[in-house]
Amino acid sequence: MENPIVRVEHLYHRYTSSRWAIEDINFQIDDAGVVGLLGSNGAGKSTTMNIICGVMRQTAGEVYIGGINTLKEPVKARKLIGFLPQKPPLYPDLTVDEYLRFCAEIQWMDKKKIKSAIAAAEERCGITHMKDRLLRNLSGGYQQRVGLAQAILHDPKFVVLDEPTNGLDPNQILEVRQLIKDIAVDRTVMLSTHILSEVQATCSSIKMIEHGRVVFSGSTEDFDNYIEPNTLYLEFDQLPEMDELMKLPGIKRAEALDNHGVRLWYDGERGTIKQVMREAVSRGWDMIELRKEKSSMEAVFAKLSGK
Ligand SMILES: Nc1ncnc2c1ncn2[C@@H]1O[C@H](COP(=O)(O)OP(=O)(O)OP(=O)(O)O)[C@@H](O)[C@H]1O
Repeated sequence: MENPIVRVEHLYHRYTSSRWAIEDINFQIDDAGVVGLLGSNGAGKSTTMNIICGVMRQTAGEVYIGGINTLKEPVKARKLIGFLPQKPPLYPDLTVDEYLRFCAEIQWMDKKKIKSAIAAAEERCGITHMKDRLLRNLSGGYQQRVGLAQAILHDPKFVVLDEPTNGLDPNQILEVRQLIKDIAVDRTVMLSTHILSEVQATCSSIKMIEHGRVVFSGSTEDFDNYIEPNTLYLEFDQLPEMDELMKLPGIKRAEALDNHGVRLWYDGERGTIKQVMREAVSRGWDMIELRKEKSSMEAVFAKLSGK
């Protein structure tokens, strides 16, 4: 069987204090696409990413990139990884071209391939027309594009982006998100964020870390469905009396949303939903819709992070 793109085994890290910053992190990624590393501030996202990318050495545990152990064969492993750290080291007095050439050289790229690799990365990131500009004269959005270009310069199979839209304005955020999705068509991108809308807009799967431990690993859809919803949405041609709805067994609260729609808080039992339908028929209510509402991502995040 082919090696997974990333395998993290029993990863621990402790800075100077006795507290673990991350504790027994385990996961594996096999597919292309965008994986979101989600967690509150201080949860351990940057620590995990820095170790995976070989920027920091773990206290214990192993990381394998394409089957290569990052401690035993760091140079070989690094060639498979592209990394955009939270604060990318951009040199303001270099042009885009000069900077990317510098990055190619420190990534041990084959000298003969550098020129075409820079042109390809610039094209992919939409910065070809900026190639002779000094980095200091670029907007935040374009600087981030340059950061992404250096991360994909050597055509790595795995790209790690630490809070890639941090500090950008709303338009730049949309552009950078689209670029990340484009990049992830033929490789795996892992991005860290504590912004839920970012995950929803960009990621196909999620790993959530809280207090240094993985508390969720699954698809974005599984994350959405993690909490069994406790509200129903009902629509009527003509609303029944709220009192009547409130008195139904298993219903805890009722709220009219407009002239036709009602939200009911229920006890989570399937029997309660069936009973609501039976009552609607027997009492002659003109119900035209009944559905379970999804829990919000915020609710799932709050539950998983214990907040
Ligand atoms: N250089 C450091 N020295 C000591 N403790 C650190 C250091 N860097 C991080 N920590 C601690 O390690 C824990 C995990 O931090 P980390 O930066 O990995 O979290 P994060 O999820 O990336 O947070 P953020 O979203 O704020 O960047 C936190 O308790 C943090 O205070």
